[in-house]
Amino acid sequence: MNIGMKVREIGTGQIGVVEKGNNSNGYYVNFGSRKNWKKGNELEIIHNTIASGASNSASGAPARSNIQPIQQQQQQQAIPLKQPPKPTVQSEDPGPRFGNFKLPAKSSSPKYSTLPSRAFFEAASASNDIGKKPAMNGSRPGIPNFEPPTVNNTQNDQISSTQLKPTSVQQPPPIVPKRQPNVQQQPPPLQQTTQQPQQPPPLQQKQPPQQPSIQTPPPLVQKPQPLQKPTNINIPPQPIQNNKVQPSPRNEFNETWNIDFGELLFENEIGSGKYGVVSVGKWLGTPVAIKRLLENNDETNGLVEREIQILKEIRHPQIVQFLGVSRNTDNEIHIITEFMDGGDLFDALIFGDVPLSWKEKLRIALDLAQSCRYLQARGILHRDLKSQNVLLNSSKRAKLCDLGLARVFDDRINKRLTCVGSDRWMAPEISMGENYDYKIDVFSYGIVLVEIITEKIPDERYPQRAFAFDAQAFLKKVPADCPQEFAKLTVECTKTNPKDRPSFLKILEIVEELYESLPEDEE
Ligand SMILES: Nc1ncnc2c1ncn2[C@@H]1O[C@H](COP(=O)(O)OP(=O)(O)OP(=O)(O)O)[C@@H](O)[C@H]1O
Repeated sequence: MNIGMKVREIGTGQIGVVEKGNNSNGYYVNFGSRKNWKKGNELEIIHNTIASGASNSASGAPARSNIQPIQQQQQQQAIPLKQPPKPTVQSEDPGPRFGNFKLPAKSSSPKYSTLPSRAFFEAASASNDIGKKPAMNGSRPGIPNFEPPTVNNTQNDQISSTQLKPTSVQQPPPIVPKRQPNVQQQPPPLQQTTQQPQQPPPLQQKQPPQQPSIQTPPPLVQKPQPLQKPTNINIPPQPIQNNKVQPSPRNEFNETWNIDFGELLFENEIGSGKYGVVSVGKWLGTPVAIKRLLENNDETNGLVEREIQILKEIRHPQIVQFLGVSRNTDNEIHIITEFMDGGDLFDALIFGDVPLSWKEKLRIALDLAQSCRYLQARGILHRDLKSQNVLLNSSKRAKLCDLGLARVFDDRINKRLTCVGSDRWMAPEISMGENYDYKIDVFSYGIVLVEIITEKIPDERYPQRAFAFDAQAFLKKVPADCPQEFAKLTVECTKTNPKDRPSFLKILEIVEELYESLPEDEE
């Protein structure tokens, strides 16, 4: 990389400036000390340049002289209000927006920070209860019409730092399937209806140890299943030794959702997140995405099992279809889902070769609103809505993914880090340790709209401002040709008070009308 080459800044992160530029070899991306890599893309990474201030990039590129050491940046973050606003650098790059990506050596680093920043936790812990996990051992919200508990959030967007202490917390709504089983209506247990002595006992619902006080979704066996056959023909005969049935790893998950590892063919790794590494592969010849979980222990087994109870309930054209679970001989858990061949929205917006048109952007916003509306109707909170969790197909249609998996693991993170989701997309009420409901997903949806409109990584928000979204700063970045209503909706969705945010039903109406009002793109 030559010094003095043309560089375009595309956003700022907790750890530094995100930029892209090009030299004679093509384009590169700098995510500070983080890596970005994608299947099929040739992405050259320059990492740690910010931290070291020296030439330590993968390509031997010298660090840019104006890159600040990370320590200095962190100090600046502690007093963000005194920082001059970063100038928005308009694109000077008329050519392809991103060229030759090169898949770097294997890495399990996520491409972008998804955990709350250190600044947040320092501020949170310094402020008594701020950031404290809300009590979660209460009753569930009414399921048919998902009415979350009252949100005790009286803050407005101008809240001062002296108002940071959260109000008393009611229980947050857990993610639950829409229908509550009526235990009294349950059919009798399997062994009571069968007289076959060699029938193995019914699968035991594995309880994860030390579950947080969030109520878990009802186990499968509690669901009303009046039409179920008295015998479970899916359960293969188990070898009996010493008068005990030997447990098979396959039986830890519902049999229907198990996929024989031998039926899977792995091709390339295409990405990684906090919890696993994703590969594209084939299941019996059909392209699928296979996520190998990084952890495999009793706790994760129980959490995955529980999660599957939710995933298998979900059927929506705009939600990536969960296909099943598999284990290899090392007992590693693999989650198999439908494969989306267009990559994720984050990459399409930040590194896409061809800019998305407003019509395409609104179609994506509409797809996402539809999936969110569905989840809301089912009483399910996604809690980790962000552009990385929106996958595209080759026709630029979007599907929501990572549904619930993050929630399962975030239950564990809850105990440790006191909040869930990804900080830049996270609703203020979660950051503040307050009660929350599905409007947290509306907020995160709004931040995805920010990404769609500005094609930049959303700004970090700060405890000094009660994690409020800076609408004025956003509006300055809105391109002139953006439909006005689209930007307005974004501001509405990102209001600090959840009650001021529209419902997904309303959002759906607005986005649909906007989408319909735009002319079709020319070929
Ligand atoms: N079904 C899929 N089809 C195509 N690509 C996928 C699929 N699932 C995941 N990916 C790719 O793999 C990447 C990593 O996915 P993963 O779910 O592990 O992490 P993440 O959502 O980016 O972050 P995190 O899970 O840490 O919040 C995604 O960003 C996406 O590019």
